[in-house]
Amino acid sequence: MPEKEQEEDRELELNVTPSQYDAITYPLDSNRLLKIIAGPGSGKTKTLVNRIVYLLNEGVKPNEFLVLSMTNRAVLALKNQMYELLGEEELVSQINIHTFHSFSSSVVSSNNVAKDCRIIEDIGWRTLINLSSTHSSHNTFSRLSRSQIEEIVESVNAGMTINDALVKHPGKKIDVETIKNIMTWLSNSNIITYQDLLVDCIKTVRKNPAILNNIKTVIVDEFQDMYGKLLDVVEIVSRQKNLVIAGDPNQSIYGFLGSNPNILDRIDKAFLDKQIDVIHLNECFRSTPEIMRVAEAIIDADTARIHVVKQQSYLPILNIFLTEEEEYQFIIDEIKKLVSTEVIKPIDIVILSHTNKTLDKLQHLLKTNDIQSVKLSLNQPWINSEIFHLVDYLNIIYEPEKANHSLICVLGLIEGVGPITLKTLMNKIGKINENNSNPVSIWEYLNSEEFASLMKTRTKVAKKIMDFTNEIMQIRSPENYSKIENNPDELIKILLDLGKKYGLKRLITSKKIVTEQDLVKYDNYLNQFYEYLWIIYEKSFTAKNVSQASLIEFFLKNYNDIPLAQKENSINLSTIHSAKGLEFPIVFILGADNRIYDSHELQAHRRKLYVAVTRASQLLYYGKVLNNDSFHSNALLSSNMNSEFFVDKKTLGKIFKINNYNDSNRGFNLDNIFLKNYSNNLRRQGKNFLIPNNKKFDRRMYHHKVDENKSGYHIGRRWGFQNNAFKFPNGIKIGMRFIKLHFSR
Ligand SMILES: Nc1ncnc2c1ncn2[C@@H]1O[C@H](COP(=O)(O)OP(=O)(O)OP(=O)(O)O)[C@@H](O)[C@H]1O
Repeated sequence: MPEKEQEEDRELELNVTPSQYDAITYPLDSNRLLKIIAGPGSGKTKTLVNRIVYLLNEGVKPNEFLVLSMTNRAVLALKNQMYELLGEEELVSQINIHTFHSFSSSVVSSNNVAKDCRIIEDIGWRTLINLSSTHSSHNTFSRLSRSQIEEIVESVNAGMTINDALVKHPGKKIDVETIKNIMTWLSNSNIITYQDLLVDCIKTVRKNPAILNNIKTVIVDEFQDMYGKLLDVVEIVSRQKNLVIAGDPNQSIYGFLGSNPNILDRIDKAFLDKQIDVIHLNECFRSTPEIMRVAEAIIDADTARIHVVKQQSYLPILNIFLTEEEEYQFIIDEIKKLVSTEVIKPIDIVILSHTNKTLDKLQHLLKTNDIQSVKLSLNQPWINSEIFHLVDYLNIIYEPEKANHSLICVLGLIEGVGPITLKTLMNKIGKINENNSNPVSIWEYLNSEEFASLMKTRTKVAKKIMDFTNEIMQIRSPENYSKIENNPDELIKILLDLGKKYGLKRLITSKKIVTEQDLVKYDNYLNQFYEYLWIIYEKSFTAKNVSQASLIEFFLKNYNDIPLAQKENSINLSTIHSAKGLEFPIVFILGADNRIYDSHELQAHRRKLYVAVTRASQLLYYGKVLNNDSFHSNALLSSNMNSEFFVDKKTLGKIFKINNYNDSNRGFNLDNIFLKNYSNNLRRQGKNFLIPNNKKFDRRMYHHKVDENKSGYHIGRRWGFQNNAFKFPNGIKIGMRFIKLHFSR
């Protein structure tokens, strides 16, 4: 067969387009860089996955790949698609597919045993900021925000003097001493910031490039979101290695972190030593032509036209509402209508919003209407809540001597232990450690004679702290530890018990106002935490490649790495940022965004809307909410519409079916033809991590089943997917029940 025909044959076999084929088979030379510039839904992820599979077939070994992506979700999507193609879990697990975060952690920790690279979490910052206010000699100083302190710390770590770093925040009365204390505190606690982790990773590879000797090719997904340091990481790890990057400048939405759609120019400058080739993927396999017309109107007409593969369907709907409540009610009614068709499943639907706050409001309302929902976020949502203190307890149980930061965070929850006690503690330990090459940990100090005598006068507080340390010691006794270390049920019982006795309960329930909505939120967080313990348990004990790590150890290493799974019977809620890279048959975009954007912000705003719109494969609802002042709002609305879309009003009417606030019929008319096409077009697997129900997978499907009558939990399949009903074991009441029942007894 002539060569050309053979190639065509392989394209057909792989079911890819000619440009996808070129990208998949791009030469592996170490001096070459391929930029895949891919429109939304053009199969960028599919192409990268197929390239890996192709190269594996060509003899490249699994550990010779380094695949980097921005988010856990993207990493999981790549792994899932690879698993679909290869059907070999063990093989997939040998390929280095990482977020920048997890890659940097592994580089730094495997090359610097002294450094335990735990990244400071939201809740840790909050503790630190509370403490920092008591360090300050100024009584009236206005607090710096988390991101401001983070920025100062990072600037100082990067070599700036504290004074220079503070100049940027003239309104804030924060002194050099306080920043020094925070920095000492961070370093004594072995806690670093994300930026510092990246810097450490760059330094480690620069010093010892041999650690990446086995890597032949580096693949980077979603390059448009790379900002400053991330590009530096890519540059250093891909020296003298084949590099393939894929992304879409129009989908650059992390401007606030420093990413920028002109990243392509920066990439060209960063890799002058490589031969650079570009492949454009311009076919869209995801959205209908009508949805793509809206997308193109948002992003500007002169971007490369995308060829849409799908058949014509419905015009997206632009609904104008008077109030947010009215929009919520419409969405609830419409969801009920969609789901009642039985062809459309709740999991097919996503509601996208600009802010988390609107989603929380809506989620509460959905619940009162008996509609189940899952809020998709980049990380497990409990990580940024008070529930994260359960991880602090776990850290202390696991290795109290290394858990300085966690200890301070949870000691501060105990009644009577205020910032002054903690500050005294930190200062005392700081003094002891001043010239000590073998520093004393907080745990050691808490168990020392000196601490006992220090606390003599403060008997009540001392007793509470000592009760806590004694309890931890008991939990750590070999007999007790062996009962919990590999048992999610026992573990959660212990953690909740600690929370109840030592302040977490008080923290959650004694807020000035605890609304029903708050309780639902904590209910969800706790459920997710527990569910996650089980998922990790499944992975740590079933995945063959995992060493003998205990559940506790494995959980502490991995709690950041698996995003929340979607569920068959729940509709999805997400901020636009978190929905990046996902696709859904039906998308609602919430309209409550009456901000006026300046011209620079407007471009970023448009890119964000472009990402939102292009998540939809079949139906798109675009909302706009007027506020009470209707004269003003009408003006605002039209200025908003004009700035969001370049088109004039007449063209707007051509790309949308526009419903005014007083129109009664605002939804889609779901006739039989539509429903038939809908079913034919459905692609629920792949990106959204649903494992298709086919024979290849049955073999691998794994269900953990405990006696249903007793406890009734099932755990779903690997790679973070979970679909089955989920209940807590007997004896544990969780969530609202957790707060009202477990905590109140
Ligand atoms: N050659 C092809 N033939 C048929 N379907 C394809 C082809 N390539 C990709 N697809 C499908 O198109 C959809 C989008 O693909 P993919 O998720 O890889 O796109 P993407 O470029 O990563 O999207 P985004 O940038 O918006 O995240 C998927 O459902 C995928 O299976």
